[in-house]
Amino acid sequence: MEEVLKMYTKCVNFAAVKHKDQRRKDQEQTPYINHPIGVAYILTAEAGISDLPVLLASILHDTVEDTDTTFDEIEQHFGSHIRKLVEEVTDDKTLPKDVRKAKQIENASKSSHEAKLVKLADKLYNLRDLQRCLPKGWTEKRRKEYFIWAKAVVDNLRGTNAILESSLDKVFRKQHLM
Ligand SMILES: Nc1nc2c(ncn2[C@@H]2O[C@H](COP(=O)(O)OP(=O)(O)O)[C@@H](OP(=O)(O)OP(=O)(O)O)[C@H]2O)c(=O)[nH]1
Repeated sequence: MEEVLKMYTKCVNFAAVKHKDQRRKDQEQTPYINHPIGVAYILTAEAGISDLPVLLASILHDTVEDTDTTFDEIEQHFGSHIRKLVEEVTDDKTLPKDVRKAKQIENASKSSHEAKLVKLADKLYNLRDLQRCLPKGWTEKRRKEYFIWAKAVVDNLRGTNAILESSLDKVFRKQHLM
């Protein structure tokens, strides 16, 4: 137990340092680290997940995509399994946005069970955030398109976790997408 807590705390600290200068796109400019911590909290508090690799991957899921963190660095600190999970949940930001978004839909069903859990919780957090407020610079049209796209990703992740999927469905029903 002590080792698990040590590793989880090391991971939260690592992500907090990496995301330290980043803010969310909401009006309050919430610190970015609230997002990965919130994704991990959805997994533990709502979905009852206590699997350490899943929780570490959820905390680290945006470090490579959005900061200077490398996959080698992730492996050095957290091992090859966590590296693989973070690879699975990382978009290639060098690709054009439409290709990147299409790849998420396409790759969802091919992901490991652990990566699927992170992807579902990540979408749930972002969609709830989108219901709460419109990110800076976004139009209503962009918000609507994001909901439609996210549903396409989630539809390819189904059969992974009933609690997360039912919470996501609640969001989609509110948006009249179901
Ligand atoms: N709802 C919401 N999202 C915010 C906010 N601040 C930052 N984001 C991030 O914006 C991304 C969605 O915006 P997009 O325009 O679709 O994507 P992009 O940033 O990758 O180009 C999500 O990241 P992502 O890693 O691209 O996730 P995903 O969309 O690929 O699942 C989300 O985490 C906020 O205040 N509200």
